[in-house]
Amino acid sequence: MSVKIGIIGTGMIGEEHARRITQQLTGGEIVAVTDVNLDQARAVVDRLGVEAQVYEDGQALISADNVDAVMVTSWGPTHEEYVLAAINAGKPVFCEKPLATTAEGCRHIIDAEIQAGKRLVQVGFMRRYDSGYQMMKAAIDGNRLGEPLIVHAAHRNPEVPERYVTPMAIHDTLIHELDTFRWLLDDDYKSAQVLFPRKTRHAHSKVEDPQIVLLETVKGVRIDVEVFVNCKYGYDIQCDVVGEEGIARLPEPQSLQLRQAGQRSNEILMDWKKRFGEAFDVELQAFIDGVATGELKGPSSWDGYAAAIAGDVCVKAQESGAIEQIDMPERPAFYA
Ligand SMILES: NC(=O)C1=CN([C@@H]2O[C@H](COP(=O)(O)OP(=O)(O)OC[C@H]3O[C@@H](n4cnc5c(N)ncnc54)[C@H](O)[C@@H]3O)[C@@H](O)[C@H]2O)C=CC1
Ligand SMILES: O=C1[C@@H](O)[C@H](O)[C@@H](O)[C@H](O)[C@H]1O
Repeated sequence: MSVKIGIIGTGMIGEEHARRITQQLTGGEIVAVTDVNLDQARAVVDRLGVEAQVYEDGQALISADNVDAVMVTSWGPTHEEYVLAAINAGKPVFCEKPLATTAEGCRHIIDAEIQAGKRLVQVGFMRRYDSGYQMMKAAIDGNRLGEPLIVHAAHRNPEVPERYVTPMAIHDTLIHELDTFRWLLDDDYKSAQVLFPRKTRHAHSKVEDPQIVLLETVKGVRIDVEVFVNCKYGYDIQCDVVGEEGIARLPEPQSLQLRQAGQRSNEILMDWKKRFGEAFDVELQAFIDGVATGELKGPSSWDGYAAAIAGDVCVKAQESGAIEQIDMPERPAFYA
């Protein structure tokens, strides 16, 4: 029997995820959708050719009898309300990043999930399912580098819209690295600082771009991340972990090398959809399988909360220019 899924938010990633579940993955079907723009929700149902009911709003979709599990792919500030409603209805929920836009919002979700007594939330940190990052993790865990000492990373987007403002470099973009490095290094953060180099002329007035985020972990690993969201040339994710006895470099996405007209070249991808396409497949299949077996295993609410705590401090560091301390509360046994 397939897992009957309702999607809240049928924008760019909501439609992508719905298409995946319908055309590529197994064990799940889209039976319900909603969006503040109901015409868009209807158009997505038509484009996918699914028999899904269009609900008036997210709350109606969550409480519908035909919905076994919920996917929240609406705008970040709406996530907390819908995830809480799904938990209260006892339904498993996949929530795109961020889990909530503040650490306080994530804490409400943690409290509700613990109260429910069962893991019901998977957060959309898809990099954990990327084969390149998984190879890096296996090398680190297998002690092939010795102890990790330094991480150099870059998160580059070709461009961002006018609504993208300076703190979004943290909450919307760096949030992926904030989760990835905790997982990769099995560590937590101790401090953060944000530096602003010379601003690119391609950034609009409300976003400082690029930014350099410097993090220190509890074990003493130093991390530098360049966040550059109007880099123009491509969607480019870089990561080197420097250990005592070696370095692990995130593999480049596979691409054909062309020798032509006196040039040797490789394509650089332009968006996250292609760069992490396979990771999204594995991530959502894991959610469907987790719902079917009653055991969700992916990134938890605690991971969403931990990334949000570090994110809030990074935003403070953007404003102060100082090195700001990150205090991570003790992880409850529930999330061990
Ligand atoms: N994991 C990843 O790499 C990515 C994650 N995302 C995340 O996915 C979420 C959605 O992003 P996009 O699809 O790019 O945005 P989008 O703007 O294309 O789509 C969001 C949709 O949510 C709808 N919506 C807004 N408020 C709503 C509400 N209260 N109830 C129902 N629908 C509502 C909007 O009308 C819109 O159709 C964001 O949280 C974003 O951070 C987005 C892109 C990549
Ligand atoms: O999640 C994503 C977007 O929302 C965000 O805006 C981009 O900066 C990220 O690269 C992408 O993965």
